[in-house]
Amino acid sequence: MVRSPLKTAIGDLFLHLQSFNSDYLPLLSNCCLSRIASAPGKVLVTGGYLVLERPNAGIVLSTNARFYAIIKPLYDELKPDSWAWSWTDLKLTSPQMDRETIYKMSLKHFILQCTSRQVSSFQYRNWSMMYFFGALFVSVETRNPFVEYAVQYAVAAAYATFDDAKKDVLQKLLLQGIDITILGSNDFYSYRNQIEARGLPLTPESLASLPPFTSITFNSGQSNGENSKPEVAKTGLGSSAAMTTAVVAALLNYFGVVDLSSYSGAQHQENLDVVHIIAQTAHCMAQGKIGSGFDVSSAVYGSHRYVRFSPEVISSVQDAIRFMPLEEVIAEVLKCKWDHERTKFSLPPLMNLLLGEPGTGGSSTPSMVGAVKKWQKSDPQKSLDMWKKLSEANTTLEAQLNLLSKLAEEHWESYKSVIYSCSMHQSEKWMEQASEAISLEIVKALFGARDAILNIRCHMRQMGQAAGIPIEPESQTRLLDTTMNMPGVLLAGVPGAGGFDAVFAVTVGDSGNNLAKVWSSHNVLALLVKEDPRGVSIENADPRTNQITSGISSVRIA
Ligand SMILES: Nc1ncnc2c1ncn2[C@@H]1O[C@H](COP(=O)(O)OP(=O)(O)OP(=O)(O)O)[C@@H](O)[C@H]1O
Ligand SMILES: C[C@@](O)(CCOP(=O)(O)O)CC(=O)O
Repeated sequence: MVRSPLKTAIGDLFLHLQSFNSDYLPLLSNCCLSRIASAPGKVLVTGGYLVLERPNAGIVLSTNARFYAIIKPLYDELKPDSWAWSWTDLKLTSPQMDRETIYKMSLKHFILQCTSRQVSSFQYRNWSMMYFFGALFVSVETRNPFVEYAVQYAVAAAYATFDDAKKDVLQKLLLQGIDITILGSNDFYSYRNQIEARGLPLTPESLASLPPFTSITFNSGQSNGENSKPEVAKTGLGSSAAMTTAVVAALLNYFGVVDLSSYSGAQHQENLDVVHIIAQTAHCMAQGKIGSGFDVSSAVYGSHRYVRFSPEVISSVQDAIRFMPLEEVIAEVLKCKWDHERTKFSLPPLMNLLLGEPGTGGSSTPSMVGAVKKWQKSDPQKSLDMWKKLSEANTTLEAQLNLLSKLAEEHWESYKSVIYSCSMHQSEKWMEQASEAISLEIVKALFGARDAILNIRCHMRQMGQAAGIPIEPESQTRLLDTTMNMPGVLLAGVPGAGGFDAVFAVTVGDSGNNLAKVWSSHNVLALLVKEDPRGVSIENADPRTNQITSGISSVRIA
């Protein structure tokens, strides 16, 4: 019997499907799809500097400001001779920075070589070092080491975890090239200049009128030097950690190493841990230092109480990378004992996080950390005493906030009523709002939290003076004192390392709008950012189309 060509084709397909191992499904289905992941920015409320050393804890709140990484194949089809290639192409686009970089990536050692860059003419003026390398145009300042390490380590993680058959499929996927687009929510950056240039008032409404993913303002002058301003005018929400985490998560999903599309269960936690290990390792290598890691941790897991991982995990990678193939190093690091701690933490109910951007262009954290470490070495006894006091104040703030959450759970009606009364008054009038024993307990806990932040601020200022750096500069002290005297403001402080980044406030009830107006009259721009406990996640659509459609649906038809 002669089979028709159609029947033969269907039969072959059937046989192929029968022999098909379901393990390969994620990989193959990924061949046709793009993958989009997002990770949040953070605010370190307590634990700045101390969190660098175990067992000190830091309270980190993640935010609704997110970085997005969109990954897709660069070419629709595999070229017939591509099986023989040992390099593939990578394109990295950052629309907000007007940058596009093309790399060749070695499929053996995962080394990236930049082959071309395009940037806006504006940035040429900001570069201090440019040179020609053969036919390649290379600029030191416009490299993106965070994304480069994220790509190398995510690819190495896939090779390290896959068997030979999966490696073959991965190789084909890689040979289609990788196209990466990076987008950061407006809240990561300062748009003060654009708002002023448009003649708009310095209000959250003006910020909201900017299109999503607006172009970023570059700080003028030399960037990244000692005590200098960072390259871009940022608000301090941890752009590099959110960006690295989003790229790692999108790539690991794209390759089929993890599946982050289900949101619960032990498997999901394991997948998050893999993303954390790769993102944390890539972030440390890109920064050239081992920070505490709270920013990557919150980008992965969302809001929590954090205790750092033992730095030896990363220092062993730094040593091994010199003599071991990357794939083996990553296999080792995945097996290491990562001992970071994360405990559930969120703000008590009816409390809101607010950030105010004072317009000073942000601070460079690494140089501030360096100064504090130098001071610790030069005055070990005094610095130890100071850290002990700071640690106690941090613990008290955490305990008072946890107590408020407990009181809210157990006495909701009283809690709600106290919070709304306090939201309309300055703290000196809060005691008068308590009419019964339980309300008094709630108000006392509010004061406990206020006293703790005042202590934290005092010790942080003293530490800054001792180390010779502006942890809570005078201009920020004046702003924070004014803020804490406003009705309904529970806490205010400089997050993380402090300096000239945006300040934070925790307000109760609806008092946030009032605070935003007062900030505006002091030339401080209230950001639109809010606390959002969600960590890294997979997105179903390009955030640019998402935000446009949600913008359209929110326009009311009269
Ligand atoms: N939209 C973007 N696309 C590509 N790269 C970006 C984008 N936004 C920021 N970056 C890059 O991310 C890096 C941010 O790192 P930097 O060390 O300045 O900040 P950080 O320490 O993470 O900031 P933060 O103070 O927010 O915690 C810079 O190299 C910057 O060029
Ligand atoms: C000073 C430090 O403790 C916090 C830095 O925080 P931020 O990047 O300024 O939010 C450093 C670190 O934890 O890595």
